[in-house]
Amino acid sequence: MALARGRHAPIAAARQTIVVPCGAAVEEHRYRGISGSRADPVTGFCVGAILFGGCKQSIRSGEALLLWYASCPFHSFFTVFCFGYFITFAKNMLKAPDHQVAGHQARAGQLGPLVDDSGRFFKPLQDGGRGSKELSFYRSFSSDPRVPKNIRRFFPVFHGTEVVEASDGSGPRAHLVLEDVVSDLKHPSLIDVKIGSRTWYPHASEDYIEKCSTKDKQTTSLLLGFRISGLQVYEGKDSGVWKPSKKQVQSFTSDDVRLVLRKFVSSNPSSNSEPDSAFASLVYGGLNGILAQLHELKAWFEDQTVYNFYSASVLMAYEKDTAQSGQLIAKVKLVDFAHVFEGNGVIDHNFLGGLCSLIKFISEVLSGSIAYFADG
Ligand SMILES: Nc1ncnc2c1ncn2[C@@H]1O[C@H](COP(=O)(O)OP(=O)(O)OP(=O)(O)O)[C@@H](O)[C@H]1O
Ligand SMILES: O=P(O)(O)O[C@@H]1[C@H](O)[C@H](O)[C@@H](OP(=O)(O)O)[C@H](OP(=O)(O)O)[C@H]1O
Repeated sequence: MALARGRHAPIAAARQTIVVPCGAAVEEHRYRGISGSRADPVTGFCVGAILFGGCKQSIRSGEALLLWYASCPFHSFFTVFCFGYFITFAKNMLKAPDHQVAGHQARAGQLGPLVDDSGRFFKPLQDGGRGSKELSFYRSFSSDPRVPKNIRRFFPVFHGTEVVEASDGSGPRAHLVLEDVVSDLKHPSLIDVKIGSRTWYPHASEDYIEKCSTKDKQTTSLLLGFRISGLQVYEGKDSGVWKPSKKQVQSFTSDDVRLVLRKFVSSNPSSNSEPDSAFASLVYGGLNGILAQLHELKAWFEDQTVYNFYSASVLMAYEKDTAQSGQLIAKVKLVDFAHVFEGNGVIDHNFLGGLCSLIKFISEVLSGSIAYFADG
């Protein structure tokens, strides 16, 4: 099965089809070279050889050569070509994301997502069938006419798959190529909220259900219908980012969740004093704010019976630096679709319930902040 022929086929120059293991499935994916560059290796070799030759010459002939080089229009063209080539090369280098708040991470030799500089997020196809399920979801969702246009913007754009070097050093591995939803934000404040009071899916193994339901009980999932999986809040140039550890996040109680949703929109998140909710109305409120977007999603979930989303997350992000202009960018995206199932005509009550609960909590932060500012 040719997996890289999605609707949004990438613009790769060098294409090669190889067969690599991706979890349980063995399928064909487009290959990106070890360096992570999309550039053609033959062109790379030629450019390298010419540059090498040029260097040797210049050592011998010094300034005279430089003069000769600069005076020829072909050489100017060639210099611009090389410059463009290396810019493209740099843009295609893959690295661990600067702004990831939950999930598996490409750190310390582990398997995790990578990003490039052109706004793409490479998520490795995970083992145990998770990767192939997530890929099936993206492929089906991308071309499903039952999904309304306005709802598509809540999902990362899917650009197909590519085989790149895995971050854990295990060699070439198929990755989903997704839109990097925070690449347009310079200093993103970001929160990942796993939706649903139950994170296990129908027909899962007993061990899996046990593992998930223990976590659901130990966190706020069962009680509130959602749990915070991770977050970071940009505080400012000097103080940087406030990012509670995974251990702290896992121990959040309902009261902590209330507090953290306020800290998320405050200018003093790391302080022990009351969060000031300074950005609450800009981020949560307004026509394009997070609450309005969550309501739009909710309206779809009240209706749609196409998919059931287990263990998926709502990612909420905003850019504090844009607050002064009054044009604050705040966005809501859904991510993590390793456990999405066909809805078969049934409303996704588990997801819908969690979403309603999250909306209620955020509405309270917003009305609290309005009351706070009105009082004084
Ligand atoms: N398309 C994207 N663009 C930018 N960042 C993303 C994107 N998708 C995910 N992330 C970041 O990666 C984190 C983890 O994402 P995701 O839940 O998909 O990974 P995972 O490894 O499957 O997680 P888990 O361990 O919970 O199964 C998110 O919290 C977010 O910070
Ligand atoms: O749903 P899957 O595919 O089984 O993936 C697991 C799921 O996302 C859990 O929520 C997560 O635990 P946390 O929410 O506690 O991060 C766990 O991380 P783990 O491997 O670190 O336990 C993941 O493996």
